[in-house]
Amino acid sequence: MEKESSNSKKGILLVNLGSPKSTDVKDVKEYLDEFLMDERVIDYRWIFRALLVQGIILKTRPPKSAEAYKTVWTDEGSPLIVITEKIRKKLQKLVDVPVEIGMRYAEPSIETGIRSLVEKGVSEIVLFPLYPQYAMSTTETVIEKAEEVRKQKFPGVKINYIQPFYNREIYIDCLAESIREKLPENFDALQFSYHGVPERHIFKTDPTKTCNLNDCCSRESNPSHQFCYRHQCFKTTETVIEKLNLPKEKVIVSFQSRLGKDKWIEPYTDETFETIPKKGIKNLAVVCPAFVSDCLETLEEISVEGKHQFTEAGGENFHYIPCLNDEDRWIEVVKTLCEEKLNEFYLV
Ligand SMILES: C=CC1=C(C)c2cc3[nH]c(cc4nc(cc5[nH]c(cc1n2)c(C)c5CCC(=O)O)C(CCC(=O)O)=C4C)c(C)c3C=C
Ligand SMILES: [Fe+2]
Ligand SMILES: [Fe+2]
Repeated sequence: MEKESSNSKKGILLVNLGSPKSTDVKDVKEYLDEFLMDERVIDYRWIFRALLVQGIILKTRPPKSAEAYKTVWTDEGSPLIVITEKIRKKLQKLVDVPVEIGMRYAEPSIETGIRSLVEKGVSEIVLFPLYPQYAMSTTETVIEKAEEVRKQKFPGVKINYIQPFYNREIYIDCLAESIREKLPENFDALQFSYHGVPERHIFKTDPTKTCNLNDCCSRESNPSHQFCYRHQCFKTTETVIEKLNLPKEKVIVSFQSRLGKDKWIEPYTDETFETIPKKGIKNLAVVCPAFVSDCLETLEEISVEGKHQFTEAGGENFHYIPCLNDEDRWIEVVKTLCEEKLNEFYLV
């Protein structure tokens, strides 16, 4: 058994969220349809999800989203995909197994990524969901999709999944160093803006039913932490600011990009940008550690829209700190996390 496993060819699949094919309204609509019809993103019963997504959201949102995408699109394509591909290329230079990328939505899909690996003779895949914190709408849906594809199309392939890494020291060191280098000399506060999720998602994925979205998420230990996105965001912040030696009073945590009328975890980033200048915070630095690569939600919603909201409310200097993207220190972390999982195949 051991011999058979170690003789099999291994490969790595880096998985990110995905972007529309182009900024054409029809491509943005197709992408949003696939994304928002995912039952782990909008978790209503199919009929209600379809009524909301196809009956309401897709009737109004695609042209607005397409305009937003146009402001960040590059000659090479969507920043999220271009950056994920850059990560792949750099990682490929450091490891001796094939590396491919796959997106949860649109192309290149997870199926395309697995197929490319299989065509190179790979039968044991380390799949890396590029999300530091666990969420039903990210890590969980990636694993579900990959398992569905594997069972239906590639039953002979084994997949080993990299777990959320918000609490791994190598990642925290890397993030802290990256932030340290990019922090402006003078700032009144550093804001950690994480992508939000509906509160209901956190209750739903808590197998212990012990998280009540209060102080429990900030406790050192609570049975719910393994699946609590809010806790994992707090923990990321706490450990990074410890490394940076920043006092808690200079730090703000908030959650961005809410959609629809449900209650999402708070405080909301956009509301914070509008209120903090009145509290004397005029020079703000912002980092978005739920994203490892810059994308629409950081380049447009934070760097452009957020800056506008903050300055309109009386803020003076708004400094966006880019994601880890393809920084060499981050590629080293990706390599280490992948190698740990590659090695597990030898232990089977
Ligand atoms: C931590 C990562 C993410 C979580 C959690 C997440 C949850 C989530 N998102 C939506 C709705 C939208 N998100 C959109 C864009 C988007 N979301 C993430 C990451 C997470 N989403 C990324 C990286 C991006 C950018 C993609 C890109 O191409 O750059 C969008 C589309 C853009 C728009 O129309 O504004 C929507 C819609 C929900 C509902 C949700 C949790 C339930
Ligand atoms: Fe999102
Ligand atoms: Fe919690």
